Amino acid sequence: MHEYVLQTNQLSKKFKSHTALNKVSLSIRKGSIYGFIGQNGAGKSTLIRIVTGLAYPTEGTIELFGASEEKELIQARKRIGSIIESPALFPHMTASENLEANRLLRGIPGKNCIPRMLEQVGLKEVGKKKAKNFSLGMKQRLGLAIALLGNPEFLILDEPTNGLDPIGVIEMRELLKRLNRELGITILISSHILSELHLMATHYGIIHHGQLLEQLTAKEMNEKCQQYVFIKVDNPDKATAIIQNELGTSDFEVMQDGAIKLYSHIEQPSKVSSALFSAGLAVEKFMPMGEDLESYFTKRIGGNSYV
Ligand SMILES: Nc1ncnc2c1ncn2[C@@H]1O[C@H](COP(=O)(O)OP(=O)(O)OP(=O)(O)O)[C@@H](O)[C@H]1O
Repeated sequence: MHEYVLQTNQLSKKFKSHTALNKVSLSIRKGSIYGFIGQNGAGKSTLIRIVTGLAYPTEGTIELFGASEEKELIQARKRIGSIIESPALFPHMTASENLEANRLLRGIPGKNCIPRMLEQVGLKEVGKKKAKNFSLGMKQRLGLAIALLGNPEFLILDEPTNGLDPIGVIEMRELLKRLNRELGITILISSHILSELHLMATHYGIIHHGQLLEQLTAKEMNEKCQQYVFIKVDNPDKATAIIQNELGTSDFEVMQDGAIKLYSHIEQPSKVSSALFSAGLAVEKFMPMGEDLESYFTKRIGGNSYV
């Protein structure tokens, strides 16, 4: 049994002079939910298209369920279900008809799987409603049901929450978590918004300008989201002098508006506040905070904005 569902080895893709993927080596462990995060144009779709056989790499190899030869890869890809870009639906057909049409097109045996697929994605009740009248969230869930035809062991979803409202994002998250938990399906899900992957991903891969910057577990990600004390005072220069001289630390950052993020003394905030009060500073704000995932991502890719 292979520990990894997918491993890419030094995978590169060039479009003329443009390098969309640059020596990407990522590993997706069996049973994980791998959040593949990167800005628009970072190379997520390119990697997904190579894995699903829609594009060829310029260099490097992939290993899918242990298979790496082209012939074996064709077989291995049958164990994948995917949504790439928006799901292709027949608008004038109902959810069941859409599923049946896709089942026939893909030559998957057994019509009786359709009600189970609809139930799995919470569309059992929509009955005769045509797909064109579905909300975006329902369309995405129907796309997911189509991807689940043939009982895949590995689901690959390219930005499945794109355009969904916050409720739709939560519904999709819960659904994917359930598929992972109950059916043991390994999931690769890409997004340009890290918070959409948070509370779902067990592992993360951060891609930027075609390069995989980092792979980390959810636990490591949480640890990296640094804790700090947020301080706003009337005289930031005086405050930083006190922090350095009296608290003996330079582990802080001064923001443009003069607010201070103190990364030490997290466990002793009262020591900090009394030093500031004793120096006669007017403290406007003083609170322990944790860096959120989004700002970690922004910092990691070395920018100010992640969109
Ligand atoms: N067929 C192509 N021809 C030329 N350039 C391409 C092609 N496909 C992708 N690219 C370029 O490769 C880079 C990576 O694109 P890709 O679609 O993989 O990014 P992405 O991370 O999926 O972003 P998005 O979320 O916008 O789809 C981009 O600069 C894109 O313009």
